[in-house]
Amino acid sequence: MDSSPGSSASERKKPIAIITIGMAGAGKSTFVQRINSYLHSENKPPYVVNLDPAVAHVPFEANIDIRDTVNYQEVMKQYNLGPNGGILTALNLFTTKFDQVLGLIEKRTETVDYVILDTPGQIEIFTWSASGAIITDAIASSLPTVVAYIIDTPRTTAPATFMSNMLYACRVRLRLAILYKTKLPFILVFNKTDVQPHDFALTWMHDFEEFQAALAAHSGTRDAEGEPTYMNSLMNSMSLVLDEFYKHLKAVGVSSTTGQGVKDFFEAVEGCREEYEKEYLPELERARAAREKTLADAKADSMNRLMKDLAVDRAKNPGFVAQDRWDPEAEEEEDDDDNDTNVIDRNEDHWPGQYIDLTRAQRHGDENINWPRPG
Ligand SMILES: Nc1nc2c(ncn2[C@@H]2O[C@H](COP(=O)(O)OP(=O)(O)OP(=O)(O)O)[C@@H](O)[C@H]2O)c(=O)[nH]1
Repeated sequence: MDSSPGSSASERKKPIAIITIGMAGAGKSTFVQRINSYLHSENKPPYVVNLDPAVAHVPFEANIDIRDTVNYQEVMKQYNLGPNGGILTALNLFTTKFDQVLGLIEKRTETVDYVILDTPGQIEIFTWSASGAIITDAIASSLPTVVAYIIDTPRTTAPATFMSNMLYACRVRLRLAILYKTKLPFILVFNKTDVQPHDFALTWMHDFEEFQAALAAHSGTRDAEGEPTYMNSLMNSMSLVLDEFYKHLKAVGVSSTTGQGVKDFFEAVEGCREEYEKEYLPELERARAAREKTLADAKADSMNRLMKDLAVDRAKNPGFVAQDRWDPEAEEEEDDDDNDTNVIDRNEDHWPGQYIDLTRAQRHGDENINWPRPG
């Protein structure tokens, strides 16, 4: 929290949102737990949102937990889905309530410095779904936002796995760039550095020739005649593509187990705030203004056409015009859609601190919800 002398509520920086993504097993949840406890120790407790409906145990205290709103098991049953379809549908359903999540976060902007979002373990469910895009867009439109891409460092020491992981990160970044026409700040977090330091990765990222040498030293890169294999040539070309990707990236090494490197991570996050404000925000505002103009033009156009049609109709049917009056008696009662499940902020709930142990059987009356079906 900014408690520097002279700082006032109006000068206070907005909290920064950290969206954590990563391959299953990379250590995402452990990382979120680590940064959460680090921020608590710094007296800056974050606001945490768990977006993984299928996680059995959340090792950190989430302020908002998707599992309180959507029962993933129930969704699988109702829609006759397997685990991945269930997670995706649960996320889709939750996304329809995301305005409430934003409202709850908004209420905390004066008191928190960081909002942390943990995403489903299956990375593609978040990164390639419409829901993931809507959630990212909604957050990034309201707060400075950074994507933390968690990498399992011990499992990327072979040049081929390193490259495939980097390519995946590059694809995720490109996907976000295509969606928003500009790139959200992105941090590569090399996790598990207690087991495997990440220096090799930094060297490979910054020195193309070192990576080529590592590739050449790796078995399977030459065929029986000593010629480079297809795989070798492919990886060489790919590494040229990645070179451009690395230029705009921040990379840090972290051990979520020991806490080593967490401070560096937050320094990178602060650097991303600047990047967001200088690069992302102006683009976002330009895109928003363009979208609003297109919408306003379309609205004005359809209104003009409607008025013209009405004028023609009325000119043709003067008798109808005399009867066409507003009847207050005929006014229908408005639909009350507030009976629906609401997103809860656990801090405002009346069973503080007990949620981690709760079996997911205890919900807030969502057992009888009939979620809308497509079509
Ligand atoms: N040595 C070491 N192990 C870690 C570290 N971070 C996570 N792990 C271990 O890696 C495994 C996976 O960690 P999780 O936090 O469950 O990983 P995840 O990416 O959330 O996995 P999903 O739940 O499948 O999404 C666990 O056994 C963790 O204890 C670390 O920094 N060092």
